[in-house]
Amino acid sequence: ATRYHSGWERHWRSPTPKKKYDAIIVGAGGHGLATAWHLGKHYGITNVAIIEKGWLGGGNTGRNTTIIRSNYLQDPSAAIYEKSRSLYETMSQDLNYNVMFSPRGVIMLAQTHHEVRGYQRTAHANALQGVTTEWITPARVKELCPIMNIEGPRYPVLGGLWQARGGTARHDAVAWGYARACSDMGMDIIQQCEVTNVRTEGGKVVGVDTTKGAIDCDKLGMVVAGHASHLADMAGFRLPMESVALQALVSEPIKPCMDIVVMANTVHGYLSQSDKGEMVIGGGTDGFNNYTQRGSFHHVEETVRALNETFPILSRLKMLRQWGGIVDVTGDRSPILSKTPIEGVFVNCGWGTGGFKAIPGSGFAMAELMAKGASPLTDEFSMYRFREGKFIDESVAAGVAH
Ligand SMILES: Cc1cc2nc3c(=O)[nH]c(=O)nc-3n(C[C@H](O)[C@H](O)[C@H](O)COP(=O)(O)OP(=O)(O)OC[C@H]3O[C@@H](n4cnc5c(N)ncnc54)[C@H](O)[C@@H]3O)c2cc1C
Ligand SMILES: CSCC(=O)[O-]
Repeated sequence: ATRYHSGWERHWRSPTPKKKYDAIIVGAGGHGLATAWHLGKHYGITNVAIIEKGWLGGGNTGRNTTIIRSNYLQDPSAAIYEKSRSLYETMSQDLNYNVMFSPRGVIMLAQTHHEVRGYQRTAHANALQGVTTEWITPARVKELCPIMNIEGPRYPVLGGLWQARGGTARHDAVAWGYARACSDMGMDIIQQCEVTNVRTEGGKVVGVDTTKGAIDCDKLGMVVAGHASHLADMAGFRLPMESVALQALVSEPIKPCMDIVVMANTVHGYLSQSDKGEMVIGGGTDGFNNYTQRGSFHHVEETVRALNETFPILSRLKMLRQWGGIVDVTGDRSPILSKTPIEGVFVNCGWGTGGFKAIPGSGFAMAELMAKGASPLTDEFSMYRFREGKFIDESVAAGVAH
C-alpha cells in the first residue's frame, strides 16, 4: 500500500516494505540514494529498497558544510573525486532538481612550509591527472578573499592550492533530488525502519531483519557511514575504520563578505558564506571514538579561536547554531567501496570528513560494483587493501584534522 503524507512525501512515496527486492541499500544518505539511482539509471535495476532508520538525509548528508572539490593527491582518489565533481556540474539537470551547485572556487591555504611543498606537489599531480587546480601566491589569495589577514604572526599565508571549479551545493537538495528520482523509478524508500540483522545462508546474503519485519534480497549495499561497523558486525565481519564526531557551526547572518571556500588545515578550520549570509565554519574531528551527533563546545571554541588570526572578522560574530555528525574514518583517510566476505554484500563507507563531495561519483561506482561485480573506480578502494598494505594515503588532502 502506498501512503502519501503532506509535505515532502509528495516528492516520494512512503510504501510498506515488500517481501523481497533484487537489491537493498541500507542508508538513505547521499551515497545510498545515489547508488540506488545509478543502479536504476545505468543497469535497469529498479526493484530496490533504500532502508533508513531515521529520515532520509538526516545523517551526515544533511549535516555537512557542503564543500565540493577534487584536489586529492593519489590517482584513484583523483579519479573518483573528479568524476564526482564533474557529475555535480550536471546534477540539477540529471535529477531535474535544483541542487544549487555553486562552483565558487576552493582554496586550500598553505600556512607552513610543509604545506607549501605538499600543495605544490598536489598541483603537479593534479596536472597529470587532468584535475584543474593551480598553486597561487599570497597576493592572489588576498585578491580572492579580501577579508583574510595573510600576514598573521603565527600562521602567515604563504600561498594556496586553488580549484576554481570547486565549490558548494545545497546538501538537503542533493538527498531530496535523488530520493524523488529513485521514487519515480519505482524504488521504495522506507524511512523510520532500522536494519537489526543481516541474514545469510551458505555464505550468501538472503535478506535483512528490520524494525518493520524481515525483508529478503539478492544483493545488499551497506551505506551507513559512521554505523558501518555495526552493519558489518551484523553480517559477521569487521571493518578497519573508526567512528568519531565531526562538528560545524554557523554564525549570525551578515552582509556578503566572502564568495569562495577556504580551508585552513594547519589551524584545523574551514569556512564559506551561505546564501543566507551565515559564515559556515567547520573544524577537526573529536579526538575519541563516539556516536554522538553533537560534538563538544571546547572544539567549537578551538576552531573559531584558531581561525581568528586569519579571519579577524569572525571575532565580531555571534554563533547561531552548532551541530555534529558521526564520520567514518579509515587509517589512510580514503573510502572503502568493496565486496565483503559475504557473497552479495557490498560496503560503501570510510568517506570520513569528506564524503559529501563524493556522493555522485561514489553512487556511480558503487552501482557498477553491485551490478557487475567490479568497477575501475572502486578496484583500489577494497577493504582488503589494509591487509595487503596498499594504502591510499590522503591525510593531507582530507584536510580536516582527524
Ligand atoms: C559536520 C560535518 C561537516 C562535513 N563537511 C563536509 C564537507 O564540507 N564536504 C564533504 O565532502 N564532506 C563533508 N562531510 C562528510 C559528509 O557529510 C559525509 O561523508 C557524507 O555525507 C556521508 O554520506 P553517507 O550517505 O555515506 O552517510 P549519511 O548521510 O550519514 O547516511 C547514512 C544513513 O544510514 C542510516 N543508518 C545507519 N544505520 C542504519 C541501520 N542500521 N538501518 C537503517 N539505516 C541506518 C543513518 O540513519 C543515515 O541516514 C561533513 C560531515 C560532517 C558531520
Ligand atoms: C569537512 S572537510 C570538507 C572537505 O573535505 O572538503
